[in-house]
Amino acid sequence: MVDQLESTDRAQLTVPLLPLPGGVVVPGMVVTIAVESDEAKAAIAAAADADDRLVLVPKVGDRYATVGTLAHIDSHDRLRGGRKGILVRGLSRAVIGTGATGSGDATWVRVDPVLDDVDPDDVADLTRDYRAIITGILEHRGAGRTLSTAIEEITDPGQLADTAVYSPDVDLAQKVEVLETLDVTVRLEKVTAWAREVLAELDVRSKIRADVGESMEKRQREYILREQLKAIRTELREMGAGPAEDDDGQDYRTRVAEAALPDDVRTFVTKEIDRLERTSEQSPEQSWIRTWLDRILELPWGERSDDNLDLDRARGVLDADHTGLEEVKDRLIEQLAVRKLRIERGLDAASEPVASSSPLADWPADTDTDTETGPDTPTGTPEPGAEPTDDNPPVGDPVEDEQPRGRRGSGAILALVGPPGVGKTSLGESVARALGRRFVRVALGGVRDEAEIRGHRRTYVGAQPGRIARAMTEAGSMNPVVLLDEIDKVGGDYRGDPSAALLEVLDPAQNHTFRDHYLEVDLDLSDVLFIATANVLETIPGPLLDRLEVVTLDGYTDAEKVTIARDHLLTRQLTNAGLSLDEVEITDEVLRHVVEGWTREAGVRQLERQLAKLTRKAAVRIAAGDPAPIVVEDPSALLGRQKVFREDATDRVDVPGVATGLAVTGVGGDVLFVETARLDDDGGKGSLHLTGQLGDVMQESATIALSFLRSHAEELQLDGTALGGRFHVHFPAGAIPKDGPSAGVTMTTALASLVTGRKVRAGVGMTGEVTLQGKVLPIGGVKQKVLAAHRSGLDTVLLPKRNEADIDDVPESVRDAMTIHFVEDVRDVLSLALEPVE
Ligand SMILES: Nc1ncnc2c1ncn2[C@@H]1O[C@H](COP(=O)(O)OP(=O)(O)OP(=O)(O)O)[C@@H](O)[C@H]1O
Repeated sequence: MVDQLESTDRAQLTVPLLPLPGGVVVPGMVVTIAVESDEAKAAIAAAADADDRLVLVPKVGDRYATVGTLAHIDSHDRLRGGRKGILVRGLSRAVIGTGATGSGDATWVRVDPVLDDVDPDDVADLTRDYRAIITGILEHRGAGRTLSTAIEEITDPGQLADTAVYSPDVDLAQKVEVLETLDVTVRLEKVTAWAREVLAELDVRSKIRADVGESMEKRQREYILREQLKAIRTELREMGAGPAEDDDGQDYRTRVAEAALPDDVRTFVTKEIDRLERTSEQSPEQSWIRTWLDRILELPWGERSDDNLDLDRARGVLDADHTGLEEVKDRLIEQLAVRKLRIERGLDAASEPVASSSPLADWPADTDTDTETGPDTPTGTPEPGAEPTDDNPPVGDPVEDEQPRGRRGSGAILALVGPPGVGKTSLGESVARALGRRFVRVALGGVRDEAEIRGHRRTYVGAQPGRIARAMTEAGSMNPVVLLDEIDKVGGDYRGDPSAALLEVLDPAQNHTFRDHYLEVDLDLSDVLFIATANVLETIPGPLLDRLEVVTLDGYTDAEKVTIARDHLLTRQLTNAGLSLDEVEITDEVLRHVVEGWTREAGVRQLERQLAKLTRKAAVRIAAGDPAPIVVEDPSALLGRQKVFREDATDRVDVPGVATGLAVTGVGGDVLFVETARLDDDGGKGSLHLTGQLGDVMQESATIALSFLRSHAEELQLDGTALGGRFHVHFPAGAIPKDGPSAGVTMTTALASLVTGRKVRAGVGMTGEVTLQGKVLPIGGVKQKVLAAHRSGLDTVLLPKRNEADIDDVPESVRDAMTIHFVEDVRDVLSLALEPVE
């Protein structure tokens, strides 16, 4: 192998080897090397026998580089301190070959000199990049022009790459790599990559330095300016000239002067501005006070919209927005009429300026609830957080008080109660529109904390005003329509009772001085038109319910839904889908099919969603080139398979032991199937196993049902032995908690059906509470239940006799379509509901 090399490479030389432990010499480099070790001395002495040439081989760790630099000793020097040195010039790279023998003690090696071999044009891009990067680095380093000019002047690509060994960013191992990389292109690529990293890092560093520098500078400048400002102010004060205030404070003073604040609020706010100016800028209190001032000034003080009390117009707006709901609209119009009359007769002071102080001093205030708002305080605002004290006694007798309570006591608060999607929220919006007032909605669902309503005290971290005050800000006027949504879903816990705060909000005797804990000033809410909504009455806290005038919205019949869809929902959804009204054709009959086959609800929310889907699909078709109008004949083509099958109700009762009950759930009326089974004989005791998440009252009514049947077995001609077994009673939709006594008749019927083997007639739904004697007592939610029965395809309904009057609420079309029996005794239920003995 060695022989072969010798024969092919004539230029092979044998030269002494000088190890270089700390550096790399590249071709073209001229450098002085100190000669200290014996090895070096021997190598230099031996070089005389090789035309003053030797090979410099760098050493990294224990390893010698595989490539060295063939160098020529230009002169022998004496270095400082008398040491010997040589001045060498790098000639070329040399691949180190095998050891050889030679003169003196030196190590002789065979080397293959290698010259760079590249066409500069082939690496033009690389060289340009590398130059640019290096120039960038040198600029960052603040190196003088000379260095970059020197780099510019190197035209040979290999040499250019070799300059890397001069760089402080390249370590010894990398320098050796430069030397060992014989291929110029590869060498250039390597050094470019390294340099690029260095440049990127320098860029980031300098950006950070610049940013830091800037903010430091700004802070210093600010500090100096502030100090100067202080000095100027002091000087001015000493000269007796203004202004002495902080600019900030001045700014707030201007805003306060411009805002229509009630007098007491103004006094209080001014005090706070004084405090702001006294507070040191470093203190966190500054920002608290500022935030507080901003919140106060954001409130729409003195802003009110003029009521439009034209009743015909109002009715027109309500009618335009909502189909049907005549009774509810009548009630709303009545309220507006009362309001109008009171104003016309001067009983209300709607036209007087809104101020929370003076005019109220004449009225006795009612302080029977636990609030901090004492009687009106014409002399200014009580200290923040003042509790009611004995010096602050209630005036007048709250119970006997026959005086009008508030200034604008315009009657009770309307509460719209009904299942989801029947239009409660949108009615509220309509009322606002009819009156020409702003509208805001306050969602109360899940509010557990009094502070949510009334705000946190200012000392509390992250404190903010409560929802009522925020709603006023949002409304931008002091007389908006505020919809208190889901008032049945507020609950109290250890954090206080939100309903107590709501009581105060809704009480005309108190709400002209509603005090938010955060704001600490009185807010006059007496001009606000509050409307509450709820899904169910039962969970509205009692005292709150007392203040409400309940109007129920029980849901719609299928025919009503079709009209609503036609008049409102379809138009809206077509517009949403970017279609014009004539681009989709759908008959009432098909709409009805959608209602029946794809929705199951008391309201129209699912219906609206289905219509949205339908119009979207139609829009896709039109966009894809189908000719308009799209005629909808079979909704399943657009909505997918039918989801709701109403024959359900008749199928389910096809075996003895199952009866159909009517119930009111959170989503409106619904039918429930009571299933019963006899498990085993329990020795004549007659016991019950109940499933389906039944509440206490429901469990008791199951016991009553069984006891009634057992105690009247003989009279009812029931098999007494069969009744002595263990029964399982289940209410399907097992995951939904249910309670209430109104399933009494249904359970009695199901059990009677089971023990007699007589099936319950298909199409019969029932509701009513049962006593141990078998009396049927009245229940609630008649309209919702009858509508649900109708919706589910039942044709006969059994209701308690004492609910007879409620049936008037049910639309005539539904009444006509169904047979309704009123029953006083559960025996009548059994004879009407059970099929005859086979
Ligand atoms: N009688 C109606 N006429 C026209 N549109 C109606 C009618 N009833 C309901 N809608 C529409 O149905 C949608 C749902 O109504 P809304 O959101 O007001 O229901 P809600 O009773 O407030 O329900 P929730 O209790 O869930 O808040 C709204 O788009 C509303 O405009």
